[in-house]
Amino acid sequence: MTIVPSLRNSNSSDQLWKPADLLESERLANEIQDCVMKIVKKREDRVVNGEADSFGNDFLGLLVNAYHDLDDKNRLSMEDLVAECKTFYVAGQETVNGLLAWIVLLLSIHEDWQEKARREVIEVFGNQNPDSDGISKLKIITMIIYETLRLYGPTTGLPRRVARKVQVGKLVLPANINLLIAKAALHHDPQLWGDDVHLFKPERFADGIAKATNYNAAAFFPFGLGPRFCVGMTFATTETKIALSMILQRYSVTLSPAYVHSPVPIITLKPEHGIQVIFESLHNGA
Ligand code: HEM
Repeated sequence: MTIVPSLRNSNSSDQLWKPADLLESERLANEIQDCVMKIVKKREDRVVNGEADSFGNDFLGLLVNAYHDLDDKNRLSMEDLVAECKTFYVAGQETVNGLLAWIVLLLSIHEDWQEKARREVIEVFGNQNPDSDGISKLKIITMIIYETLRLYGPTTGLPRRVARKVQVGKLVLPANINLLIAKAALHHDPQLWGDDVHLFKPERFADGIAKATNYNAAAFFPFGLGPRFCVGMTFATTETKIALSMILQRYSVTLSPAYVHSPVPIITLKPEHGIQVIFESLHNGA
């Protein structure tokens, strides 16, 4: 069995000409790489030591399997394995984390929706942990997730490259230019959403996305459009529903006076000063 190789490519002479922030970013990149490789090695060791008979069939297991593929045409390099892990971690963690934070903020302000959501969660799950049957019944929670994705979607723009000259309506786009489709602008366009566009109104989505957007696919696409559409969409919404249900079962949330509203797009849409809310346990002694 191949033991995970080192991908590091450091050279002490780098320190003579590289600026400090570049050296620091390289150090961090190496640390992330080492961290992923340690996790991979742990998986490999379990098989080598006879504690497991396969690398597993979760996402990491599939990648480690591909890394050990006997056919070198199908084999994944360690560099690609690490890159896949980084992509899924960043694409999956930052986005869902941000979405949950914005939902908690909005529910702390709109206590009527918080109450409706909690009622639904208790009706569906009682005080039990969420299960997959119940997850598909969460209508109010789904509406809240969509409306939060519209107002504070984690990704604000969609980068695209124009491969060949194309006409879009009156606009002629030449080949080989880079475009940023301003998703947030469309999600906040009063012509598409009405004059109350800036208000949190989950009821817009009461009859689903198609009705809310008047059957216009370009009015709402928090997970992108086309063949590069987000592969993690179902996972992300399920994860959000589970986490939110568990929070609502246990806590009521109110906005802290310390909160200062300042969403800033730093890769994903982030609250510049954090989100200060007050959680109060719904169960005595919990
Ligand atoms: C609220 C959560 C999320 C949002 C809003 C979101 C949004 C997006 C968007 C807008 C894209 C680009 C799509 C395009 O170019 O058309 C994308 C791509 C991607 N997302 Fe997500 N995402 C979320 C969660 C996740 C999760 C949980 C995962 C993985 C577990 C994930 C994995 C990916 C990957 C791998 C891509 C690249 C797909 C490709 O280029 O083929 N995302 N996501």
